[in-house]
Formats: sequence, C-alpha cells, structure tokens
Amino acid sequence: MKELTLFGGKNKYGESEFFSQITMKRGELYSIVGNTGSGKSRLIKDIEQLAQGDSVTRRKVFLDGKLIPMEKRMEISSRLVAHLGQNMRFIIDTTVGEFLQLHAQCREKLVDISKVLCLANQITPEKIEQKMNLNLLSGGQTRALMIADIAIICDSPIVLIDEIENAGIDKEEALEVLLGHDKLVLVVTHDLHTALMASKRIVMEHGAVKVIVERSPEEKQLFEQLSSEYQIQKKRQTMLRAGGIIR
Ligand SMILES: Nc1ncnc2c1ncn2[C@@H]1O[C@H](COP(=O)(O)OP(=O)(O)OP(=O)(O)O)[C@@H](O)[C@H]1O
Repeated sequence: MKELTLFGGKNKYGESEFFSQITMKRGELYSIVGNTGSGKSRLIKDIEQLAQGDSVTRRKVFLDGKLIPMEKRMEISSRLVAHLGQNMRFIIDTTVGEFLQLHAQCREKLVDISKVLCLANQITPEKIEQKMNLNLLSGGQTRALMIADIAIICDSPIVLIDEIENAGIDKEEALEVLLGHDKLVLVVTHDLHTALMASKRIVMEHGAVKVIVERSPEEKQLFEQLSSEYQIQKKRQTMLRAGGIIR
C-alpha cells in the first residue's frame, strides 16, 4: 500500500464534510485534534474498518485508489492497519521473548528479537526484558513493546494511535520510530506538542473534519521550543523517579 484516500461523509447533523477527498501517503504524520466528542476516534475507526459509507459518518476509505471488496475488509484491515488504543493490554500468558518469536513466525519474518526489545527500551524508561511475563508489563511498557513490534515485526503500513501522551512513554521517540519505518501515522491528541509534531493536522468538529491545517513556520519554531522543553522535562522526570531533588 502506498496511499490511502478518505472520501468525505456527513457530520452529526447530516451535513457534508468540507472536503471531497484527502490522500495520505506512507511516511506522513497527521495529528487529529478537536474538542471531546468532536469525532476524532470515529475518524480513526473509519480508517481501521476501511469504511465503505456504512458507518455513522458515511465516509469511504480507498487504498491505492481502490475500494476494498466487502469480503476482504477484515483480512486487509488486520494486515495493513495497526491501531493502538488508549487502554491496551496483552492477554496471552507467555514471556516477552516467546511472544515476539511467535509473532515473527506468524508474519513469516526473520527478526532479531533483541532489536525489537532495544527499540522498545528506547521508548520506555522501565526496561523490558525477554524473560518478563507479557501480561505483567506496565501500561507504558506494553505500549512501547507494541510500537516496537509494529515498527519491526508487523508489515502494517498504517498506524492509528489514540492519545500517545498519556502512555508514560517517550512520545517523540515513538512517533519517530514509526515514521522511520515508512508508515502513515495518524495520532489523536489533546497535547499541543504532539499536535505540532505533525506537518498536517486534521481539526474535527461536530463529527466532521472541519479543516486540515498545514503547520506554519512559526508553529514549527514553537514545536522546536516545546521539544527542547520536553527534553528538560524528561531529565527532571528521571531525577524525580530516582528520588533526586529537582533544581
Ligand atoms: N459524523 C458523525 N455522525 C454521527 N455520529 C458521530 C459522527 N462522528 C462521531 N460520531 C459519534 O459521536 C460520538 C463521539 O465521537 P468520538 O468518540 O469519535 O469523539 P472524540 O473526539 O474521540 O472524543 P474524546 O476526545 O472524548 O475521546 C461517538 O458516539 C461517535 O460514534
């Protein structure tokens, strides 16, 4: 898959969305912003379900310019779309190492498991080890492992993320990891720093896309400023967690 095209639908009042179609490509990052209840999660669900005008929004999703036949939707969605929700947990009772091996086998991939772990440990400060039990990982460790798994083991070119900022992980590192693996990433966020990481942001209102804003040069500067503040904040957090005194 090279690109995804979203065809506009209807808002909560049955009015047409302002755009007729938007085409998004691999390697791009879009943030999705808007008030609570404005339809952000519904938008990413439409993409995950490869909607064909059959959801409440009446949107349609085409891949590489083509409509996906109804009977292939589930199979194609599970292969091409990875969705990280707000509260996700592994439920399989096995170790981290065994799970990654198993997943690599299912995806018919020769993967160095230690690389996946190394990547996950760049995203979370709480170290994950191969012998740990998968369902005993913390929320932040779980998300970090899922992101590293999506980057290296999954072939899914589309990644949908619902609120990365509350996950207790390094949000900048996580998004950079995914983009570095040539994914199209859409991230729902209420956080200014995360929203400005994307060069395009989709603004939602009343269940519809209200506007798509290109990040301005001033916003890019602001993003860089927020990024350096984030680095300082991370160092202070590390000190705080280690029982240090913040100066
Ligand atoms: N175009 C639409 N037509 C009808 N219902 C819609 C439309 N878009 C969203 N909805 C419904 O509105 C409700 C709120 O939408 P959604 O959960 O996507 O909001 P949100 O922006 O993600 O909110 P939050 O920030 O609180 O998570 C849901 O029940 C959703 O199905």
